[in-house]
Amino acid sequence: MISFDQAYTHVLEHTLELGVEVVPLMQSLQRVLAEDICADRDFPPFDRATKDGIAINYSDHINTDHIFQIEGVAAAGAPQQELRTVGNCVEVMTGAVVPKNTDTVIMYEHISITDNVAVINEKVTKGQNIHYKGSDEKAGAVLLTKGIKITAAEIGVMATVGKSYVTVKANPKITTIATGNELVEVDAVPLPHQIRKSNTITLEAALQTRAIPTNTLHLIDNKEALSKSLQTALEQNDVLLLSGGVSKGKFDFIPEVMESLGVEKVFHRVAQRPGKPFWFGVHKELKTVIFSFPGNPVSTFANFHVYFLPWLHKCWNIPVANQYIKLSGEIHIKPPLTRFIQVCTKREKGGIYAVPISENGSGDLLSLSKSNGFICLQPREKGYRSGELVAFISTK
Ligand SMILES: Nc1nc2c(c(=O)[nH]1)N[C@H]1C(S)=C(S)[C@@H](COP(=O)(O)OP(=O)(O)OC[C@H]3O[C@@H](n4cnc5c(N)ncnc54)[C@H](O)[C@@H]3O)O[C@H]1N2
Ligand code: MOO
Ligand SMILES: [Mg+2]
Repeated sequence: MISFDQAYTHVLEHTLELGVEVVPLMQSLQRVLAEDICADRDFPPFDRATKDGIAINYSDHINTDHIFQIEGVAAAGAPQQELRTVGNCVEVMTGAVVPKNTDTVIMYEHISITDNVAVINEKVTKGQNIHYKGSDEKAGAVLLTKGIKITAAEIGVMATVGKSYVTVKANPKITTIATGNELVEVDAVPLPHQIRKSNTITLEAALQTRAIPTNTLHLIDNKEALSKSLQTALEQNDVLLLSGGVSKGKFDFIPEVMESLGVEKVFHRVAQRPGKPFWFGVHKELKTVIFSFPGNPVSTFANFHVYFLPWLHKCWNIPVANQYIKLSGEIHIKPPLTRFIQVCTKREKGGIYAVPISENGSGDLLSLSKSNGFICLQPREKGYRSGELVAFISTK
């Protein structure tokens, strides 16, 4: 059995070259940007009125006793207008191009209009209420740098520069595989000795949250059937995420079948709880990476977050965001197992605290909805103090 640190290092040593792909803008949400996005023009692209009101030439303001004949109306979406007569003004709407020969905008609330003549009632500053061309960014400036995660805000930035297609890091082809004779479909009524399969659905959901599509399979505990289906799955995927069949039981065939199919075992069993019987391997020829998680639901879920997500981030070349939060009480983690403890975080004056939730072991899948992550506690002789900083792995 190897330590958690060794297992983690091994997993990160077996990343895949995933390349890039071009997708329609909306499908780039939650993906990793693989190109720099530049301004296609100045931002804003013209001197833009920021208030509804009138546009004047400031020098006229001094000379005309604050009274301006209205010459026209400039709406947003109309080409730039021109102030033709010295001493006049143009009504201007927010988002419109500031008319030629004007340099100052006064909002309606600060003027009164009678018979097409505007009188200014407030102090005016030259250049007010104008969002100047290129004042946010100049054409050609890098607005988004490759390697970032695309969220709604970045979608907006790309939309405004006309990127209807975006280059993103490619997703791996993944199949999630549930194993076990006891498992039935979500819409089935289980017999007393059966359960509905939840692990692979949870994995699919966790992947979908990150905009990663998956296929899913259910395989029974039969060596021949496993062998046949896994051979195809190895050929057709970059990654297999399995759950179940890796412990000491009479029907835990996965390690044996994988090795018979030419998958090289990198390790089996890690000094950790939950998730100890984790089996990890690679098929070098087919370039498939296999995460075979122990079947207990909390084990599958913990190992997905602890190992698979950092592995994926490394494939995409983006850093894993490690977060450290404070322990809310004392805990003693005796050697030799590293512990992943489900917690709920709470924000208090001194920072964010990890409060362990009440749960009933790694088979208690209901507990997963009561926590928002795991803290990772390495084994040590000395107890962990209340307030001590510990690594937090978010699951929500
Ligand atoms: N003699 C030993 N027994 C066990 C050990 C051990 O070290 N020695 N380790 C225990 C630990 S820790 C875990 S975790 C489990 C891992 O078991 P397997 O990976 O072999 O998984 P299964 O036996 O197939 O199932 C275990 C458990 O999980 C349920 N399960 C499986 N798949 C799903 C699914 N898709 N959705 C919901 N629940 C699932 C399954 O019904 C079992 O209850 O082994 C311990 N035993
Ligand atoms: O890994 Mo097991 O999850 O300790 O039950
Ligand atoms: Mg088992």
